[in-house]
Amino acid sequence: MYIEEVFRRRNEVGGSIEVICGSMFSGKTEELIRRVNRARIAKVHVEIFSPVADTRYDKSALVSHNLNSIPSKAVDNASAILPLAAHVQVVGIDEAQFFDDDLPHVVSKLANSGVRVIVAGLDMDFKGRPFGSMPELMAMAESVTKLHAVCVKCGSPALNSYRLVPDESQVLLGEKESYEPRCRNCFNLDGIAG
Ligand SMILES: Nc1ncnc2c1ncn2[C@@H]1O[C@H](COP(=O)(O)OP(=O)(O)O)[C@@H](O)[C@H]1O
Ligand SMILES: Cc1cn([C@H]2C[C@H](O)[C@@H](COP(=O)(O)O)O2)c(=O)[nH]c1=O
Ligand SMILES: [Zn+2]
Repeated sequence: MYIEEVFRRRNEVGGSIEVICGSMFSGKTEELIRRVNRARIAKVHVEIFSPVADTRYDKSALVSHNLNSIPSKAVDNASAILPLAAHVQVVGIDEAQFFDDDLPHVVSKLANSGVRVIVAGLDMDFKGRPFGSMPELMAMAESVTKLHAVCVKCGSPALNSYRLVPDESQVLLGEKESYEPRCRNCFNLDGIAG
């Protein structure tokens, strides 16, 4: 059966878009893994995708900062998700901020054809600017969950990812050596505020 036909038939069931956003270390990947695991327990066919550009741990698994993991597929671009999701009921997407501009179209096509799509990603970059397609995805979603890390400076809820290294490019992969989660006050104290 052609993919278009699969999507047309699946449309009889309601799909949806859930977005999980927040700073680095806020628990986005853990929450995505938790939701996907529940779907698996319910014997639902699930696939998880991440951008091949995010080579932090493993190309065949999502791995959270506390080393929870779940199998996933790394794809070159957003449109590569569609053929791989033809017979899937739940699609998980991690690091959504790194995908190309086609991601909102791909996500809405999946949801309109009956798929439950769970998207996790950074809502803001290291300067506090909206990141990639995340604002559009949040606008389209049935549900948006914003998570917070713990500010490393004061212990308050952290919404920002503070960059510790002198690099101005928007995309710079890294972890604790390069970023720390900070609350609004502690983020602004170091002169980031506009
Ligand atoms: N400052 C912090 N605040 C909250 N969690 C932290 C912090 N530093 C490390 N962690 C760890 O990060 C985990 C969340 O990891 P993960 O789900 O990969 O986050 P995200 O995908 O949002 O970057 C937490 O459960 C905790 O073990
Ligand atoms: C803030 C910020 C982050 N990144 C990179 C750093 C990490 O490799 C990922 C985020 O991973 P997480 O699962 O949310 O912890 O994004 C970046 O490239 N640019 C930024 O501004
Ligand atoms: Zn703080």
